Formats: sequence, C-alpha cells, structure tokens
Amino acid sequence: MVPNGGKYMINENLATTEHLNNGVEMPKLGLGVWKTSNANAKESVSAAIQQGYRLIDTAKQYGNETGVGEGIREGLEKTGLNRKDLFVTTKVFNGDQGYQSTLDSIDGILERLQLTYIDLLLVHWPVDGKYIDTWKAMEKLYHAGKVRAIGISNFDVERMQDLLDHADVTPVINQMEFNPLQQQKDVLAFCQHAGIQLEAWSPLGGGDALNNPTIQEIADAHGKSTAQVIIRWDLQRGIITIPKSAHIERIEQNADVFDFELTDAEVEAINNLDEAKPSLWYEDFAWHNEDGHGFKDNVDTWDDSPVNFDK
Ligand SMILES: NC(=O)C1=CN([C@@H]2O[C@H](COP(=O)(O)OP(=O)(O)OC[C@H]3O[C@@H](n4cnc5c(N)ncnc54)[C@H](OP(=O)(O)O)[C@@H]3O)[C@@H](O)[C@H]2O)C=CC1
Ligand SMILES: O=C(O)C(=O)[C@@H](O)[C@H](O)C(=O)CO
Repeated sequence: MVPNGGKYMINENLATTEHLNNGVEMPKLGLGVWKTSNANAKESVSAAIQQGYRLIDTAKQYGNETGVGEGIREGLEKTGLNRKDLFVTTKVFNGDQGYQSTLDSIDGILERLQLTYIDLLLVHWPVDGKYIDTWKAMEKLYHAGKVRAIGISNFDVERMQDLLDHADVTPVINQMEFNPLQQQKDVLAFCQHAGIQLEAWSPLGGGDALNNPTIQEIADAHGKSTAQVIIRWDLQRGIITIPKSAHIERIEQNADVFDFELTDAEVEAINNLDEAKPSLWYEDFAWHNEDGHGFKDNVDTWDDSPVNFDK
C-alpha cells in the first residue's frame, strides 16, 4: 500500500493481471456495480480508482453507465492515471442483440461512459436465435478498434460450443455466476479447455455466501472477513472476480486480500461447499430470452446503500 496524496492508500496489487487469449491483460480483481445507483456509481468508482482499482464492471442494464463514466473521469483526475491504466467492461443487453442493433448500440455505450473505446464488451445473456449475430457484430467492433476484447456472459456449455462453432474470434471471457455455493464445474472445465477465462459474477453470492460457517472458520484463522476469504479463494483458483459494494470501506476491504494465502486444505474445504446452487432468477433462464422484456427500468428503486465517505 502506498499513499496517493489524497485520503486513500493505493493498493498496487490491484494492478496485477491475467493474460487473456487475445494478448490483452485484464486485472484479476475489480469493482462490480449492479444495483449501485447512477449517483452512487460516480462516487464509488472514483473512490475505487483512488484506492488502486483498475477494473470496473458495468452494463447498460444497470442504468449507471453515465455515473460510472463520471467516476472514471474523477478517479483519473485525482490519481493522475491515464485511461489506458483502467479496464472497463460493459455488456450488450437483450433488447440490443442482433447484428445491426448491436453495432448501433456501441455509440450509446461510448457516449454514456464518455469513453472512446471499451476494454471488454460482453454478450450479457445468450438470447437464443440472436447471440451468433450479436457476436458477429461484436467481432466487427473488435476489428474496428472500438473494443479491445470481446467476451460472453451466462453461456452454458452447449451455447458456448455453438458460439465457438460459428465464431472467428474466440471469446476472451465467460462471466458467470461463480461463488462457493455455485461453482459451475462443467462451464469452468469447458472454459479451461477452450482457453476462455472465467470471471465470477456475484462472487459473494450477492451476500448469501458471507455467513457460511466453514468460510467463517477460515476467516477467523487468518484474521480476515468472509468476503476477503472468498475473494482470495477466487484469485487462488485463477478466477477473475468483481465483488460489488456501495460502501467505501468494504470496497477497500475487498481489495485487501494480497497479504495472506489460503492453504490447499482451505481451498479444498471451500471447493467442497459447492451446491451448484444458482440464484433463483438464473433458473428462470427463459425470462432473459424475451428480447429485453423484464428489463428492470425502475433502477431508481434498487436498494442502494449510501456511499460512506466518512473515512
Ligand atoms: N453478467 C451478469 O449477468 C451479472 C453480472 N454481475 C456483476 O457482478 C458484480 C458482483 O455481483 P453482485 O450480484 O453485485 O454480488 P456480490 O456477490 O458482489 O455481493 C454484493 C453484496 O455483498 C455485499 N458486500 C460486498 N462486500 C462486502 C463485505 N466486505 N462485507 C459484507 N458485505 C459485503 C454488498 O453490500 P453493500 O453494497 O451494501 O456493501 C452486496 O449486498 C455485479 O455488481 C455486476 O457487476 C452480477 C450479476 C449478474
Ligand atoms: O446484474 C446482471 O448483470 C444481471 O444480469 C442481473 O441484473 C439480472 O439480469 C437481473 O436483473 C436479475 O433480476
């Protein structure tokens, strides 16, 4: 940790990266912002960058790309970092999928984020009948330099194989629900075989994995929180991870995971917690295939705890 001249210490370990299959380096640990309101996104993203975070994960669906963009600008200003030091992920949501509409969606993304390129663009959910066309458009955006890397999210093995059968560019990432209770063994094995990096969404199980007694015991042994143990477990498993918090002290805590190591037995104990238990709504996969229907446009009502700046 080094001082940054402001109120935060910079955690330089947050700059460590995984090497993606197209040669791009992606930070191993970043900040997720689903359910962070547009207003709070600015503050949390700016604070995260000031703490050393390089990777920010947003999506059109989250309704906060504008706030994320403002947070990025403020974070860069306050740290003196350059745009190229950051890694920004966003996603093409269901209603924008298809060839032309995916191509058209990039202008809105860049405008909302106020960026000239995206580091990683993901197919947010595989809309059956459209995801190949969506991918073809994303390949075009990649070759045009609008995005540095393209990937997928929520693709099971069957859909990944189908995509690979039609793709010219192999996805760099599959971003999946992955946490101690949901370890996606078949997806992970396929990704490892195909050279696709797995990235964990809801790494803390949306909070549900934080009260697990096995993880608590391991946390106590290391003097760490259960969130830190889970994030450390992701890193030791080679999984890129993007825990979300709207609390500054938790954003900082979640990154303070580079000064301890889980033993092989502890990693194994967490591996053994797998219940292959997806979030309830994940089981309702068809919901996500309704071409954007069900898109929650009432993001202002999302439960979003206030950002705490009283450090
Ligand atoms: N591709 C996809 O389809 C999806 C992608 N995602 C991405 O993954 C990110 C992370 O997943 P998400 O579902 O948000 O859930 P997480 O698993 O990251 O858990 C977030 C919850 O845990 C709480 N929390 C975070 N840190 C701590 C801590 N140190 N101690 C106690 N509680 C803590 C947060 O509360 P609080 O904010 O109040 O601190 C929040 O309630 C998303 O933000 C999004 O970027 C998520 C879902 C689907
Ligand atoms: O957070 C995401 O990236 C999601 O895909 C979720 O928001 C999901 O689509 C949802 O809205 C579940 O209710």
